[in-house]
Formats: sequence, C-alpha cells, structure tokens
Amino acid sequence: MHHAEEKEPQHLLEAYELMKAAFENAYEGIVITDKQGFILMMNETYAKFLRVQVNEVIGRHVTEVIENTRMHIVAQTGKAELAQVQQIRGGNMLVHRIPIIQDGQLVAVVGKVLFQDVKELYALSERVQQLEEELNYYKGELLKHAGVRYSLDDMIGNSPAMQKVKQMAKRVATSDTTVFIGGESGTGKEMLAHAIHQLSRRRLGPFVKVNCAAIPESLLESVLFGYAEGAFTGAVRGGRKGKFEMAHRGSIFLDEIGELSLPMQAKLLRVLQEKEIEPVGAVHPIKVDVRIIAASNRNLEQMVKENRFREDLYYRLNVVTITLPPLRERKEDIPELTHHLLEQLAHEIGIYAKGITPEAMECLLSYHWPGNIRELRNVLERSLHMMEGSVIQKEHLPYHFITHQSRDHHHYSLRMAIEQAERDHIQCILKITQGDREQAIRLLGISRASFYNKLKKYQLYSTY
Ligand SMILES: Nc1ncnc2c1ncn2[C@@H]1O[C@H](COP(=O)(O)OP(=O)(O)OP(=O)(O)O)[C@@H](O)[C@H]1O
Repeated sequence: MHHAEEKEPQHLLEAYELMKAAFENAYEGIVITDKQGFILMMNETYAKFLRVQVNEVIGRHVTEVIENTRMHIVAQTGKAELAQVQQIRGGNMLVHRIPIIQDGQLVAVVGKVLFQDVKELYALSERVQQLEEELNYYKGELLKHAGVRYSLDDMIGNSPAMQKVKQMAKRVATSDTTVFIGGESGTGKEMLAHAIHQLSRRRLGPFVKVNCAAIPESLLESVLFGYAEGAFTGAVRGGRKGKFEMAHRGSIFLDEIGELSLPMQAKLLRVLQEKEIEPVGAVHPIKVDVRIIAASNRNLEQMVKENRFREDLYYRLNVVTITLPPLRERKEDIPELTHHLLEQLAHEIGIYAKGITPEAMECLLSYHWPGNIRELRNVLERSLHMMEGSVIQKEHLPYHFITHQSRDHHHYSLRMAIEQAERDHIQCILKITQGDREQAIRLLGISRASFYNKLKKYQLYSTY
C-alpha cells in the first residue's frame, strides 16, 4: 500500500477528477456548506434544479439560495437529518443533511436532494408495492400449480404390502422414468403420484394432474397439448398452454389413462417418444421436459389383448409399475387408517370421535372394501354424523356392515339402498324425538307393529 506522499501528483489529480465527475454526475443534487452555512460547493444537477449558476452561489449563505433549508442548523447541532421532506420550488423533496466531522470538529455539512420530487418516490413505492402484490399472486399460483398435497409420510399403512409400495416409490422417484400406478379405485393412486413427485428432483417444479376420463374427447387434445392463436373460432388470443407445457420441468399425472381413445393414445405415444408436443394449429412442435406418472384402475394388459389399448403405448408406460394393494389385502392397516381418517375428518367437519368400539372395528375388519380407502373415509364420515355421544358404535355404521354376509355384492342393490335410507331416517327421527318412540311413530306415520318390526330389523333398539 502506498502512502499519499509517495503518490505521483498525477495520481492525485486523477483521483480528484474522478471524485469531481462522481459529484457532478450524481443523480442527486448535492450542496456542501462550511460550518457557518456558507456554500462551498454545489453540483450542476442541484444548480440546474434551483435555476442558479454554480459560480454565483459559491460563498453565499445557504438560506439565501435554498428555501426552507436547515443546513445551517445542522452545522450547529452536528446531528444528521436523514430522509426529511423539504419544500423547494413548489415540490416536496426528500433530503439528507449530513454533518462532516473531522478530528471531532464539524467542518462542513453535505446536503443531498435524493429525488427531484417525492412524487417520484411515491410512484416508486407504488411500483414496488404493485410488484410485491404481483409476486405474491404468482407465488400463490405457483403453489397451486405445483399442486403437491401429499408426501410419502401421509400415506398411512405399514403392512408388508404397503412397505413394498413405499420402497418402490422411493427407488423410482429419483430417476425420470415413467411410472405406471395400478390398483383398484380409492387405493391411493393419486396420493402416491404426489409422493413420487415430492421425492423427485422435480419437487420444486409443477405437478399437473389430468383426469383423462373427465375431459370431453373433443377438448382433450387442446387441454393436453394447448393450441396456437387462431387455431379455431373462439380460441383465446395468443393461444393457450396445454397441460404438458404447464408441467414443464415438473411431473404430469395422467389419471384414468385407460379411458383415452385410440387416436389420443397415438398422440400421447408421440410425446413419449419425441419428448415434444404439437399444440393444435401450431407450426412448430415444442420441446417439453416432463416426467410422466400414469394411473388406471383398469387392467391395461387385458385392454391390450382386446385391442382397446395400444401395445406400444402400454410398454412405454409400463417401464415401472407400482400396484397399490386393495384394502382387503392389508387389513392390518385398517385400525391405523381409521384413527388417521377420524382425525382428519374431525378437522374437516368438526365432529370429533374419541374412539370406536371393538365391535364396530370388527365390522370394519371383516368388510371387503370394494371402494378401498375412499370408501372407508366415506363410511367414517357418515358414522360421525350418525354418532350419539363421542364413540362410534356398530349401530352408527351403514346398514350393510351390520347385515352383510361375506363378499356378496348385495349392498349395491336398490333394495339395500332403500333399506339403508329407511334405517337412516328412523335413526334420525329417534334422535330428534330423543328416543321418544310414541312420538317417532306419529312422525313416521307408520303403525306401531311396523315400527317395532323395523327397530328389530335394523337393530335400532339401543338408539336412545
Ligand atoms: N395410505 C393412505 N393413507 C391415508 N389416506 C389415504 C391413503 N390412501 C388413500 N387415502 C385417501 O383415500 C382417498 C382416495 O385416494 P386417491 O384419490 O389417491 O385414490 P385413487 O386410487 O387415485 O382413486 P381413483 O382410482 O378412484 O382415482 C383420498 O381421500 C386419500 O387421501
């Protein structure tokens, strides 16, 4: 490091020129006074703004040159005044007044006008606010878009079958391989798709769900691949992005893929092969980087045999298959699932159950659950509404749980539905009359004999 006296005079001159340039080119107006308030320096920006000449104001007292100034006061107090509003030439300026202290002595005061007018500052702060609002909006949209709601930890169940599923999911998540999730309706296929995305390196990217069965065939192509401007009448200006493009750098979940028509299957196959999409009416294809997770409760292999599903697409999708076991094959998970779902439902519908009687649990365990976990959830929700007190009892379960014999499909019949409704209604009326059977008979408008027959049939004696 050089000492000042060792420096060439040339250096000093250069340094001075540089500082002068900085002083003159500053966006702010700058003025410097001595400790009495006489102007030592003023830059062109400030002079222009004040409509004075620099050489004319040097040496004059600051109060003669600048309205409402307090530079001379700061010179006395030695206290900086920052971000003050000062009216000059009809505008509200934002100013700093800074004392310069050397060896404990005040030697000068620097005044800076930060903005030509605070209106500019207001405009700037408004702009910042607007940008912040926009940012928050997009953050929210991104989260909605990212759409991930479940992780692997949310998937309840430690049965060997579920352990195997979870292990598989962890293993495939890290790669970009296409995954096919099979399993009956309500077994948690969508949940698993979320969890795989969450575990993958794409977790910060979007998770886009498409229910192939829910979108009308005529719209499916434009929903999946988007369309270019003017592709058809009614097309939005500038076109619209398809789900594949929305899922760029993330994952797309194609649910109920077995419902795709053969022409759509051909188009999907193209995307899988080329990794690019062709928006409807577009001239050029668009490259997309998307991980595909597909699911179906149909037996795709069987569909291939029947020529309803393309074999080549089947093999493309079937790189890794994870099959979720039906609930009846992992009954050991039912108690834990029940408690978990009851807790979830308590939050959602505000009815809290302390527990469930062993008898009622026995019914849940011996049922064959064609609708799997979704059905378990529905059954529990219904029972919460039926519950008297805070423990779920056998009587609070749907009728077919009490009567059902093994695996018949009797409970889907219309008769069973009518009986179910009848039982629910009588139970409800008994609740209203607080167990007063005479009053219930009157309200129901049936004979006493018929009423008692039904109480017996539906095992409603213990209701109140
Ligand atoms: N292991 C699990 N732990 C907790 N809840 C679960 C589990 N599996 C499924 N669920 C719940 O069951 C319901 C159905 O799950 P999901 O929608 O993932 O099933 P699905 O197999 O995709 O059904 P579908 O084939 O009818 O679309 C959801 O409410 C989900 O939260």
